[in-house]
Amino acid sequence: MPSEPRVTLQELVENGHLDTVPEDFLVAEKDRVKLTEDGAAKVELPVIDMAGVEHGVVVEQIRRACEQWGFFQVKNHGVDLQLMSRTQQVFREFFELPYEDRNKIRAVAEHDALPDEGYGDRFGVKESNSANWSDRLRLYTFPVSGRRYELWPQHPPSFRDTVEDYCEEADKLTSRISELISESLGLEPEFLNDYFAGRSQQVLQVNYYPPCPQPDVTMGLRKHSDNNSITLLLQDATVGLQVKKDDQWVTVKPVEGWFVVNVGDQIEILSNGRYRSVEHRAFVSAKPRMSIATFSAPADDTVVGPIPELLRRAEERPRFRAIKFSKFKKSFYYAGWAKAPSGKDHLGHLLIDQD
Ligand SMILES: O=C(O)CCC(=O)C(=O)O
Ligand SMILES: [Fe+2]
Repeated sequence: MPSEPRVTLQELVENGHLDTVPEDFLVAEKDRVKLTEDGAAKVELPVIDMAGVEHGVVVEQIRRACEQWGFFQVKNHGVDLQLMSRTQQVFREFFELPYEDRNKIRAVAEHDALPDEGYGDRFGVKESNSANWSDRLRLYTFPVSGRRYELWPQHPPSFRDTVEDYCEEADKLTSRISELISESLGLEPEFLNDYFAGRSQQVLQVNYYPPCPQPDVTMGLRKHSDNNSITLLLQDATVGLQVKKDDQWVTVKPVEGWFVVNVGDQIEILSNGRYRSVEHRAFVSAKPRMSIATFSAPADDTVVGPIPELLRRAEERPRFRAIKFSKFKKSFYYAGWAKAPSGKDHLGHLLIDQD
């Protein structure tokens, strides 16, 4: 029998009258956020205008952003702005529901696996390990046949239609971005979409960061790279996202109506390390924050390795061993994330000695 889950962090914050951050949530001194006096050194990531008239220029901008940042923002991306704000609204309403209602779709451990879908706070992290200052709602949204609607909130009533539309649009945009990334690597536009054989999965993850009494001793989401291929992130107006650039943490300035895009570990492997999945993290503040991620990933049985055509052209040897995505995920969660989400050790296991 699975044990009764603990209350989520939001519940603890709303009913616990916390003046300090409980021990579970403390992070080591070296991993704490150091904000400058004005709150944060905010930078603008490279901005890609998806409606840019010069296709070649857009492709070149994508190449530069992927090589130099692993992250960029997109504007004029074709996703309806009202749909984006309606989506933010239905998730806000979900997190405003009474705890009993949220808890109806609580993520529970099934068999010997860690909780992976539904509402909860320690996905992929064993109970005994230190926690992030956040709760989340996580749903498998593509393929449609994999949707577990019993884990989708019933309230607000418009939740399902809104989220289905949003996921569809996010998937289309991801597909367009995959085409641009393919081209930026000198491949046919359809290359990456074909590699994933039209069977990509999409996981929707809404991160809710409750207000924090001591933001400088904890972390909303510890540093990590994303284990999938391409992530779209829709954040609200509160700062929190930090990206590692030239060994420094830089804070991303949120811009309404834009998406943040980043390449994950699968693109790093496929491109033989030319595009890197960059570490990022989220800090918290006295204000609540919400971010909505859609992770696009290969189907579980897809074997991902450096693309032979790229190796041939660059006369390179493969830097990574090919691996089935399901196996990669397991090592991501069990070898790295579950112990203490940190950096990119999970990718290091696949490196091939170059001498
Ligand atoms: O909340 C954020 O800005 C970051 C979210 C994130 O990195 C993730 O969900 O993987
Ligand atoms: Fe992430």
